[in-house]
Amino acid sequence: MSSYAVKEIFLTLQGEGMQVGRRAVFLRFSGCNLWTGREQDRATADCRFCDTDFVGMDGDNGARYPDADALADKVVALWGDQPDPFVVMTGGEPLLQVDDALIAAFKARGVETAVETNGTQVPPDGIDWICVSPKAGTEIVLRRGNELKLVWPQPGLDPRDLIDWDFDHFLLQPMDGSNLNDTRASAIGYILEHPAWRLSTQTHKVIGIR
Ligand SMILES: C[S@@+](CC[C@H](N)C(=O)[O-])C[C@H]1O[C@@H](n2cnc3c(N)ncnc32)[C@H](O)[C@@H]1O
Ligand SMILES: Nc1nc2[nH]cc(C(=O)O)c2c(=O)[nH]1
Ligand code: SF4
Ligand SMILES: [Mg+2]
Repeated sequence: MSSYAVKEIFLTLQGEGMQVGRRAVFLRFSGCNLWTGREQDRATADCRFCDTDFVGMDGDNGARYPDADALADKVVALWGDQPDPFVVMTGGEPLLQVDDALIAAFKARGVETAVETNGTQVPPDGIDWICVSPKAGTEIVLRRGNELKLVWPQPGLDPRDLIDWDFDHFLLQPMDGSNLNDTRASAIGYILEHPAWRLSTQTHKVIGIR
């Protein structure tokens, strides 16, 4: 039985992608295989534009959860007295830790599951919604799912090479940072010329929620 290192768990609205606006418990796992999370390592990391603190277990409800039942119980408690619980597993890279036992624990409690992943790891079976966000220069083993959400632009990752992968939805998400105005304009320009793609805005940052 494995334990889980969790940075934070919180109730919010899904801010991105095709499920934007939906009430969700966000389960953010600690750690990532493409960056240590330390600023001094960012410039040499495999993924250099990350907008997230996933180091340690010190956020809201962050802890080392001893087993799948304990973690699933916490998610259900944060969902509260409402029907149809929905969890978004993210990180860090959630698929370094999400396993069959955790998916089974969610299923046993009637929790619908979604994952945000960088696509370098093979997921366990049974996740209800898979969002893959590929990173340039990495080996993407997960080329199927519900939505492919490409942070834009990424030199070395051409959308034309991704559009034949097995996804229902293809999204460009403007890279946040010092050039958000430029990356947004560039994404809009690309989509106007390539209508198979649609825009994913990080709405939580606009409306001031987590
Ligand atoms: C923090 S990541 C965690 C999940 C997983 N490691 C991944 O990269 O998909 C969550 C989402 O935020 C996106 N993201 C990270 N940094 C971003 C940035 N600076 N601008 C826009 N999206 C970003 C990722 O590509 C991913 O879709
Ligand atoms: N509201 C909200 N929506 C999100 N969608 C994906 C997120 C992530 O960090 O994975 C995220 C996040 O951090 N907050
Ligand atoms: S893969 Fe995801 S969590 Fe890891 S550094 Fe990149 S955006 Fe951040
Ligand atoms: Mg985020």
